[in-house]
Amino acid sequence: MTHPALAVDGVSWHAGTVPIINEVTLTVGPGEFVALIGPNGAGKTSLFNVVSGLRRPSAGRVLMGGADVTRLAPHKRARRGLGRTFQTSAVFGSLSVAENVALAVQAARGGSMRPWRRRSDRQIAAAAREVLDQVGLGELGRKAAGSLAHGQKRKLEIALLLAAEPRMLLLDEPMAGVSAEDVPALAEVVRGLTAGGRGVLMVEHHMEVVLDLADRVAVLHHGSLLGCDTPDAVMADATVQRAYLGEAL
Ligand SMILES: Nc1ncnc2c1ncn2[C@@H]1O[C@H](COP(=O)(O)OP(=O)(O)OP(=O)(O)O)[C@@H](O)[C@H]1O
Repeated sequence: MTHPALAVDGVSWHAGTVPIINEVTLTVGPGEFVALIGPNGAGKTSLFNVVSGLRRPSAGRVLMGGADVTRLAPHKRARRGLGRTFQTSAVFGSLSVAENVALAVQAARGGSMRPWRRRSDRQIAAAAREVLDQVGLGELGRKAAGSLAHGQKRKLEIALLLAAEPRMLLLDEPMAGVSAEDVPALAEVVRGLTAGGRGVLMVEHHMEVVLDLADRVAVLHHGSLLGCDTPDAVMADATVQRAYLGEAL
């Protein structure tokens, strides 16, 4: 039996006594692209925090590949293949694009205390090149990361994530702040992230991108999941339209 890349099983989270996430159940299959949408304050970031381990749920479980990770710290979930982007950038501006990715590769794999798991500089550079090609930055390896345009910087952030070879990715508004003309190219990179069976869960306000990329769309409203279905079915759902799409489109 193939387990979902990610399963959120009856998860609730309270901030103090205030309920923020209410019994959310959601799966992302291997190679599946699920978008998580909902109005501001619906609880999307809070749910990401529970999934990535920054918050401990008050009820429910989080599973990766069938294994219960609910009690694991964020870095242990990362080691098991969970990657997450944040809205703030983690790029070293004064280093080159390739150096940034090489550092990420080294941190993920080369930094092991066990010598037989260490990688040579050449292997690290090759892995970094491969990742840069995947995100379409293959030609820009020597450029200072700080001089990249916003859309390119977003690609670099994705490259930094891919350096750790994640099995499951949480993307937090990958299109935020990207100019309209750069959106299609970045969307293509994001679309490619499910290659090799990787699961993707993406929060994104850009509805065109959501409807274009997602296999399924999960709708969160006041901390509860209104539904999770194909983009067409979600767009046609009257409750969803009243709760969210009517306001947003
Ligand atoms: N640590 C906290 N303590 C108290 N309230 C919190 C805490 N974290 C989040 N909240 C509240 O929980 C609700 C959901 O917030 P969250 O940031 O998860 O929503 P969101 O869907 O990501 O919103 P946005 O689209 O604006 O980023 C908000 O009302 C927020 O004020």
